Amino acid sequence: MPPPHPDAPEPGTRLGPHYHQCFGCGDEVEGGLRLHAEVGKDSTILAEFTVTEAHQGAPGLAHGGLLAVAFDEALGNTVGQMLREPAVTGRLETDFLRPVPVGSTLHIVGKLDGVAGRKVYASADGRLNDPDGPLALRARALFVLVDFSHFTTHGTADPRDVHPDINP
Ligand SMILES: CCCCCCCC/C=C\CCCCCCCC(=O)SCCNC(=O)CCNC(=O)[C@H](O)C(C)(C)COP(=O)(O)OP(=O)(O)OC[C@H]1O[C@@H](n2cnc3c(N)ncnc32)[C@H](O)[C@@H]1OP(=O)(O)O
Repeated sequence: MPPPHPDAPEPGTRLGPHYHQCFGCGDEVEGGLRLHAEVGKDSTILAEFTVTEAHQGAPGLAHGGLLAVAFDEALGNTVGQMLREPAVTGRLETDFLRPVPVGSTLHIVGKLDGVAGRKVYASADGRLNDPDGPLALRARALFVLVDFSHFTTHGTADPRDVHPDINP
């Protein structure tokens, strides 16, 4: 495990959206998850996602795919903030351990597990309604470090859209 980047934000730093139209964290997306995150101790990222009626799969319960989005976002944030390099999800594995009801808040803790070349391994736990609440989800991911040109070549991004002022 490499140490966090010297410019990685300090514990307690609240993290704004990395992109205002991001479905996971953006504040301009109707029905988006609007995931709120801050830096925790020991190079973790703490994220909170409150499940609304817009996020249902079965009546009164969160859709599993949307929960996976929350983990993708929290894990991507963990990798990006701690290493200060852009990365994309290569693989995301999610264990759904308990149903997540509408109105509940998922407390997600993301951490880096290792780096091998461009491959970055990260994992996260999600607990119900309290940082010490029952474990509802667990996810592991492989992110791949990319150049900013990934977003301008394959997407429509101006680089300033991809990594704007991430700590407003
Ligand atoms: C100053 C800067 C500060 C920055 C900080 C900013 C703060 C950030 C805050 C917030 C962050 C954002 C949070 C967002 C979160 C959401 C993220 C998403 O949802 S991303 C969208 C979904 N993912 C895609 O669209 C990828 C699509 N796939 C690709 O583009 C390519 O396949 C890519 C880039 C992943 C790999 O392609 P290749 O050609 O570049 O590289 P190859 O050689 O294929 O892979 C590299 C290594 O990775 C392994 N690898 C790749 N994919 C794998 C997989 N699926 N499973 C296992 N290994 C895989 C390969 O086997 C290889 O390993 P070997 O080096 O040979 O050991």
